[in-house]
Amino acid sequence: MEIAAINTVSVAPQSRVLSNTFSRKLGSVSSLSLRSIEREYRVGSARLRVSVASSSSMDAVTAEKTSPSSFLENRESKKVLHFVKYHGLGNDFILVDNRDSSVPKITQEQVAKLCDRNFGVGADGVIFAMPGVNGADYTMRIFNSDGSEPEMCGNGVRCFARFIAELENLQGKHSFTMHTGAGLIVPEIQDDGQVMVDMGIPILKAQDVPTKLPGTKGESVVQAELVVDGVTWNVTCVSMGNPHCITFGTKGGPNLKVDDLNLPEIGPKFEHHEMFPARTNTEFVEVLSRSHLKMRVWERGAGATLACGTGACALVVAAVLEGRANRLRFAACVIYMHTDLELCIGHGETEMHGGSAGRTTGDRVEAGGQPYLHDGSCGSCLLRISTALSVHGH
Ligand SMILES: N[C@H](CCC[C@H](N)C(=O)O)C(=O)O
Repeated sequence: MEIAAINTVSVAPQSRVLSNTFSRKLGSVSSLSLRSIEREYRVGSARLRVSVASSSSMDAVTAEKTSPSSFLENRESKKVLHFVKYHGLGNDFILVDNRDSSVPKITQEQVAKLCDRNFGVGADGVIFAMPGVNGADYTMRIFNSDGSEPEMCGNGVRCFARFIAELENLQGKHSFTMHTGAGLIVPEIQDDGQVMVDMGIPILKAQDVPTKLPGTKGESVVQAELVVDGVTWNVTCVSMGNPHCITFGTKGGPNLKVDDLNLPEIGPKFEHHEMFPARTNTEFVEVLSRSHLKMRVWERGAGATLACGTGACALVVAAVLEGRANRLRFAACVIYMHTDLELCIGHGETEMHGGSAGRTTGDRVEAGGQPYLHDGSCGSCLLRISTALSVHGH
């Protein structure tokens, strides 16, 4: 099933009578008295859903539907999936209000199509805000852009928090509990709108990451050797609820220069390596100083992303374990991803904060690939969209 750009174009009252030109593209037409009708049509490569509402009969045109129904219609006739796009440092997600059901509104296959940056909306994943379980206020389920479901997502949690604040019209400082695949998470929305998340205690036991690599520091995998395409890398493995493989370079090699990496080539070879039975996220790290690290990430199920919250936490833990960064609580490590992200390593737990979470409303995506209307406080998202579309209205 092909998913073209599915947009909703409400035909405003003053333009109810569609032009002949428009009608010609729609195939055979007939004039009808219309009450309120919604149809989906193919216009060029895009599919348009035209909803024409009228309280009285009028001359207008409609046509036989010319394209197979979209997945949105298969679910419930004519139900439009409303969404809001958020990003955390450019790690972008489609957020869906699913608080009325414990069943996601779309399937994993449809998630993958929706995340496609050419034939869908485009995102690193889809996040569903669902009813809480076991006493939690909410449940977060997240699906990567390949449709796989990870246990946890740090930037996703920050976007989720801002989404809930919008849905519940929360003002000022707030926190709430959310059930995730990695357990209970309590995001804190600060007065300035930033979101701080205690990401919990990292998991180091090899079999719990999980990795088949043998422990090198007790049961922890620290600076172990991993052969990828005949090259031996030194890696440290950490789980933040989801698996991460962190490398600062090859065995005996120079300090890694992450800008020189061919990520699309090397990333999948780590992701699908036999030593990672659940696949893995991989962080390639360049040490600038004991408090400044530079990272590029190849995510499990999503590929190269601009940022990764759990990845940032995992790499700071790895840097401390390898003696490359300070452990002191307030010697925060600033990770250069797309924008700075500051992490504090406390006595075991990892806190993450910083980096704005921006939003773009999906129900206002305009027809024909016109720009997202953007209330952008989110520079990086603005930057990315502006390279693909001319951005206006922000
Ligand atoms: N971007 C996310 C990580 C998603 C991890 C996902 N790719 C997986 O399969 O674990 C973050 O900010 O933590």
